[in-house]
Amino acid sequence: MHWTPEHAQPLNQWPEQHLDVSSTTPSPAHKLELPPGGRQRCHYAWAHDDISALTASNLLKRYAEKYSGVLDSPYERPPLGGYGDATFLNGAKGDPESWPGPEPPYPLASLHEGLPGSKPGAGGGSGGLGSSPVVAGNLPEALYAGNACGGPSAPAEYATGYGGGYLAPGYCAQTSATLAPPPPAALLQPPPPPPPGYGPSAPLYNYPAGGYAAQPGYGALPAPPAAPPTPYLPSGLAAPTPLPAPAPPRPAPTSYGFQAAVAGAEAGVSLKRKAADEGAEDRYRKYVYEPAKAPAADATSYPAADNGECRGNGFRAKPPGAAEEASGKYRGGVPLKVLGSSVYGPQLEPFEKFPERTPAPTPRGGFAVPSGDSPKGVDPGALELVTSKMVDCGPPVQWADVAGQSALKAALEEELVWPLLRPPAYPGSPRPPRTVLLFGPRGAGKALLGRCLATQLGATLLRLRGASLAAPGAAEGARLLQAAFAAARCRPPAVLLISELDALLCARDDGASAPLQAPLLACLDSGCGARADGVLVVGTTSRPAVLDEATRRRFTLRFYVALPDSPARGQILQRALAQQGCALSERELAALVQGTQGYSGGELGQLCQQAAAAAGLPGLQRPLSYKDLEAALAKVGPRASPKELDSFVEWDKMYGSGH
Ligand SMILES: Nc1ncnc2c1ncn2[C@@H]1O[C@H](COP(=O)(O)OP(=O)(O)OP(=O)(O)O)[C@@H](O)[C@H]1O
Ligand SMILES: [Mg+2]
Repeated sequence: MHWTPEHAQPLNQWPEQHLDVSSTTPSPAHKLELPPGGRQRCHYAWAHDDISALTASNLLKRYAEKYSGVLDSPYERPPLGGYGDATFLNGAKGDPESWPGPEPPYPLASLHEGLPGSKPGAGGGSGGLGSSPVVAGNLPEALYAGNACGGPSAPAEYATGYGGGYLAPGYCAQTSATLAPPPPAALLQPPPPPPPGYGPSAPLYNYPAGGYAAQPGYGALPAPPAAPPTPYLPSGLAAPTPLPAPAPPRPAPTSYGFQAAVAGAEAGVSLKRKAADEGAEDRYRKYVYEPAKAPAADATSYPAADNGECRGNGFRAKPPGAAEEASGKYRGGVPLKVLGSSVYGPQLEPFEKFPERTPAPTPRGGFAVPSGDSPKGVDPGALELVTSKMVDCGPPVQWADVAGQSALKAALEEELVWPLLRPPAYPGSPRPPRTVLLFGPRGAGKALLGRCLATQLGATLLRLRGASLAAPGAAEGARLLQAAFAAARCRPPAVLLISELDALLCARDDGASAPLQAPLLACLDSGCGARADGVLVVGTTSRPAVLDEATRRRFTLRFYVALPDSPARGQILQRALAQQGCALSERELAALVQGTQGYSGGELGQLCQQAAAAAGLPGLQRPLSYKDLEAALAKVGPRASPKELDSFVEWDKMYGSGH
């Protein structure tokens, strides 16, 4: 049986007449009223189900007249505690004056609203004006749906009287037993203006439509904020709580597969700018560093191509069943804390599964595959040598395999990888960069980034060292250089990584011009010209000042690869030590990170190797200890001097592409 308006008693009778609620926990408001030792027995009309609609509407009319002055005063919701913590929801017993504790407090609706249109006496009222709108807004679904609550749904004219459009179809009266008492008159005020950000068009709730991104269990996510007050209808009834909009499909994780990259590039919005808006951390999360798995191939000499089937350098689609370890050298290991979770440790960069990038087939017209005809006029012997000695067969390197350098990684991706992967938007559209210079201290990770670029582009990686090209003399060096560019052109897409570029350019002691500068510039002009769409040249140097204007200009992009910061050093150390079977305590690791200020990634690796050697590992049966590392610190120090670091910064300011 439902409470309907006629059930309401004259207002002045309410507090003492009709509530038959047994409660042994009176709220403060009622402490004084309870008979000593007795159970609270008071009656409110709505708790019985014998009030007629007529009575209720009379009541409401009188109520409204009597309290209209009060109702117009601005609404001031008392502090939450003001309503005590008992709840009356869904018939739960409690202090009649209390306000539902567990539910977010709702603004009380004014009785003014809906009165002009209210139809007296319509039976089966849907909660009626006197009822606490809270209840109407809060009852579980079953009590809302049609006749599921067992009572007549609000008859049409009744509903119309209350602005029928407000009530959800099938919205029905609430059983009187479940109705909370009308709040004390003084509190019935027009609902407060919706909080900013809420409006007819704005989403009712302020938390992300798709809910919170799932975090892999690091630290408890902050619970979503309590839903803001359900809006009330002019009639004072709670608007049926609209179902939250279905979460939009969650965007697929960025895998830098070909299409994703194109979409990103197509957006035409500078992601860097977006990053600035979204907060750097979020933007760069995908570049997080991953645990070490196996040491990188030696970065200082050509890794001889294994003469068996070169499992590619990992930059082409891995053959089916290729060992997982081929993917990124920092796989496995103890996952690190997640950025943004409250437990994120200061010294460790966040760890997040970086979706494996399997090289996408090169699109026609993008990092395109020109006709594949073998280049004319190239010495076949040199071509054979380059192909066998210069093709890098190391494992692919993902962004997450490079510790730190988030801003640089983002710049490389946005200004180089995506434009190269995206087919030209229209004929004649500007060609993406084909040359990039990475400069910075020795061991800072320039070659590692070059390899990462090849992975991201799904390209064959050919590696040259300036010193190795210059050693056999200008003629031989020039021959090898031309063969390397030719090999790159006939194995597109290809990345030609020329380390120690300065060795090709360094003016000889006798003052003669650099022996290999001319062939290098010629190759850069032709080897990366329009005909060689499938070739990207990455030059690295730790002496950028040696590059003259002519050479500098050949590199469209020039980025400074700085030394790793503390979090990055912590990660590089942790992974290098993990390979030695050594796990330092957080305190020891932090002390080591502190003690290796100014070390490059390469030097950190050397430090760990030195410590292992000094400890007589791997023969020794004990794992590396902090003491071994402390001893090695005396032997392996940072090579880059502060002055040299300053010179990099200056050069970057003058000629760098910035990031
Ligand atoms: N940011 C980094 N994250 C992970 N490993 C790194 C990082 N920087 C350097 N290393 C490691 O240090 C070693 C040297 O790196 P790399 O060869 O890329 O340095 P480089 O700048 O090319 O040095 P050089 O100037 O001598 O050519 C590699 O084993 C590499 O894995
Ligand atoms: Mg290098």
